[in-house]
Amino acid sequence: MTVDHIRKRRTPLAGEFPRTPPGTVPVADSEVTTYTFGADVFDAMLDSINNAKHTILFETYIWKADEVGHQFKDALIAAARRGVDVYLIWDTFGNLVVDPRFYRMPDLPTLHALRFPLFRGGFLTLNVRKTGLDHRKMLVVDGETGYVGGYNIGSLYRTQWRDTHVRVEGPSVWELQNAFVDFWNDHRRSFHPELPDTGAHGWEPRIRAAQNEPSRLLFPVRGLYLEAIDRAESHVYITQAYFIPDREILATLIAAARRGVDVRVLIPEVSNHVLADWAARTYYTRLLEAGVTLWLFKGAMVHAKTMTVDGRWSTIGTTNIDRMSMTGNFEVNLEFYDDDLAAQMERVFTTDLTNARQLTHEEWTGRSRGTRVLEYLTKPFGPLL
Ligand SMILES: O=P(O)(O)OC[C@H](O)CO
Repeated sequence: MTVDHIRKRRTPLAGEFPRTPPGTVPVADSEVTTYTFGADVFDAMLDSINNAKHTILFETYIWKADEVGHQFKDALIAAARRGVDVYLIWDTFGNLVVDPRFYRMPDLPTLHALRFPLFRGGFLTLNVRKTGLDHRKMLVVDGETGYVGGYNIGSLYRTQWRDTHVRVEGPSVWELQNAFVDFWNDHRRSFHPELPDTGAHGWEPRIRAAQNEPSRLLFPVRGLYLEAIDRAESHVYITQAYFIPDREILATLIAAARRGVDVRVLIPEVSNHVLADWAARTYYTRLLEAGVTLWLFKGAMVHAKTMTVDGRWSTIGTTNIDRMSMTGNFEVNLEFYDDDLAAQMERVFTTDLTNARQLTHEEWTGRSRGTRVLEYLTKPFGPLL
């Protein structure tokens, strides 16, 4: 946690960047909309909250006490006051710098709030099941509309960061609802009501949620990434805020590039995590030598956690390609096996590349001695981040 705190100290660039408008495609029996601009997704989420009829499930890693944070808080409380059952979860660690008074909620029978604790019993005995942050960001309204992706809640993210969220409308919302219910029922306090666990009404393989759950020693999102890269025969487009691949993900990416797959990784040129940026650089030589291309997003932070493969398969979620997300935190990703959604994700990627510069092997090998020393010093932190 200390390392995580240190690495989040830098204020990233917050400039203009090209936008892909929200795009909706049908996937199985649901409608899937991708969002790549904060104002679009926040407005849609607030609209869903304001029109909720019976249930709201809201979960976030960061919830800032700023204008956007207050808009969400006010809308959620207003929904509870008009009789909607509202369930809230936010992470303690993600909000350590926020005034705790912001999280005081009115005492309403319809409002149920769970602050995910910093320490849980067993933490000091290094019980892995008791570790991990709630790094998830999702919203489910009336079991009919669900959102998940990289967006935390805050004004900074409304216009200044490039991120990706997805909205699902239709039967596959069950995937996100079930993820919330599992988490709530596992971590609720004795005074919280239990949420009904319905089981899946149908089994739809084209949209599936994967949840990383340290409390159950389950980290399937990592498996999703490894499996999809291993299957690739044409192209792999990855967009990540913090890109610190572990041994297997690195090896799988390198193997794909070596067999001729066009592997592109888009990351911020300058992120808000100085240590993460430097740790990521220690992998560049091996990736570039294998033929993976690295694209640096200019002028603004890109915070998305997505990958699309071969025009067939995509994932959008909360999981970074770093150790903390892949094998440390609570996370949720949706995987989509659908050509139209993959085409939409490729359109987003193509637009993003117009605001990125390629880091060439020549530029990388010509970097200064000072840079190399810093990389050497940062290398031990990579597996911790
Ligand atoms: O942990 P993430 O991926 O939600 O990113 C959080 C940002 O770094 C906030 O500073």
